[in-house]
Amino acid sequence: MDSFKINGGNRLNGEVTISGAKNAALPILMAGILTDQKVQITNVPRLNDINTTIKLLEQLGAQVSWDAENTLSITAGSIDQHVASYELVKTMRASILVLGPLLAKFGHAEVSLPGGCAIGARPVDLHIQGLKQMGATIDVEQGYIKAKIDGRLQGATIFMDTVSVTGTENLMMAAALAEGTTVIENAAREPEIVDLADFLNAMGAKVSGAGSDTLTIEGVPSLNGTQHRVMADRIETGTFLVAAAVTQGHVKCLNADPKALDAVLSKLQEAGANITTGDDWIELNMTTRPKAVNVKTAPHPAFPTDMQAQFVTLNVLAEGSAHVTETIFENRFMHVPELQRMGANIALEGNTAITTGVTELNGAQVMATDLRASASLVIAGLVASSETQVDRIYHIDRGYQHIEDKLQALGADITRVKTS
Ligand SMILES: CC(=O)N[C@H]1[C@@H](OP(=O)(O)OP(=O)(O)OC[C@H]2O[C@@H](n3ccc(=O)[nH]c3=O)[C@H](O)[C@@H]2O)O[C@H](CO)[C@@H](O)[C@@H]1O
Ligand SMILES: C=C(OP(=O)(O)O)C(=O)O
Repeated sequence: MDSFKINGGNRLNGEVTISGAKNAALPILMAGILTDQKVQITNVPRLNDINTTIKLLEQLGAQVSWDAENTLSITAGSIDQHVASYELVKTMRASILVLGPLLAKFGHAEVSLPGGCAIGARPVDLHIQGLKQMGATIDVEQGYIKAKIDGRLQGATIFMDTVSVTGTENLMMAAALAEGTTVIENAAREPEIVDLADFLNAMGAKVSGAGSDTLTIEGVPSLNGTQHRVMADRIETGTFLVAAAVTQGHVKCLNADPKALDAVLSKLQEAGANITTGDDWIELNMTTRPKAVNVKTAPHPAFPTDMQAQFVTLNVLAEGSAHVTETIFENRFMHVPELQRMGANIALEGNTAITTGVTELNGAQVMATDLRASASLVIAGLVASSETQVDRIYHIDRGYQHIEDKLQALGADITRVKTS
């Protein structure tokens, strides 16, 4: 298991190119299952989660190849298996995204229940419920969701009790090939939903309303191959901007999308950052110690839960006290005890972390527990007074392409230590 060694104290300075979004690429690759023809996806980030997705698609029988560093082609016409095994699903919860496409295309899917993870229980009942409303028969047996339908899924009006990103995506993909019209109410509005809808429409689907809370999908009998460029990763962008802010640095994120980051940019400005944007770049310049900012996570367009841990790190180093409230996942504060070991002053009260800024963190050996918690520890290491070792960085490799190379290029002293 690899670790990062970080010697803190360097101001980040320069330009960083943002990769394609993990959370857009994953559903888009799974949507490739919906057509027999070749789809070619560009701006695919090189991540462990993408490798897991490729493995899953190949196990199903699809042909997958890298045409260039970030360009992936999928031909799913050869799929002859319909099972996503526990072995793969346990390493990547987003494997659940094969359920809708497999069922819609082949009338049959078996997907291991993902179970909980470090950040919460994360049930998938809304995925199952929605597909049942579209006529599927679904049983959960021996840890597997076993779904089938005779003929095509049927369009339905589905109200989602809770806003779910992958739930909305699974149902949208299934509805694309259903007979009749599906309406998804209380749908997720995340930019990744819009990217998936754009991809589906390029394949010949009829999806409207993406980005609003009501999606309408007129089912079509078949979809065609196409090309698509994955949107920029807004969470990677936000992570680099926070890293720049806490090191009082000056960083320009290229290939970034400011429109997808309104809530995060406004909190960074409130913290004292000077931010300028163009169509596809965001520049942050921080000349003072950040001011602490209150944050409350909620579905898009509110503040994203995937940026919560990074803002806890910003606040523990900022001037003043702040409340960070997590409303999406019940256990997403695993970074708090690790940051406390580095000298952070944080009190946890229910789903709120109350921070009182300190002027310095001390390096320590800390453990990454999930993807964004890992990012928050790396950021803390960038400013700590002595060496920080972040263990279990396989979590960070799920979601950040070459993060240490990108940070080094900005002036950080960070190295990967390979351990067996
Ligand atoms: C691959 C991907 O895109 N992952 C993102 C996706 O995860 P994911 O799609 O898994 O998260 P959801 O939006 O589904 O979860 C939101 C909330 O709904 C609950 N819920 C969800 C489904 C369900 O059937 N029943 C239910 O109760 C969850 O437990 C959670 O409390 O959105 C999250 C919330 O923005 C992000 O943190 C993840 O990075
Ligand atoms: C929670 C995340 O991802 P996943 O849903 O894949 O676990 C994330 O990207 O922060």
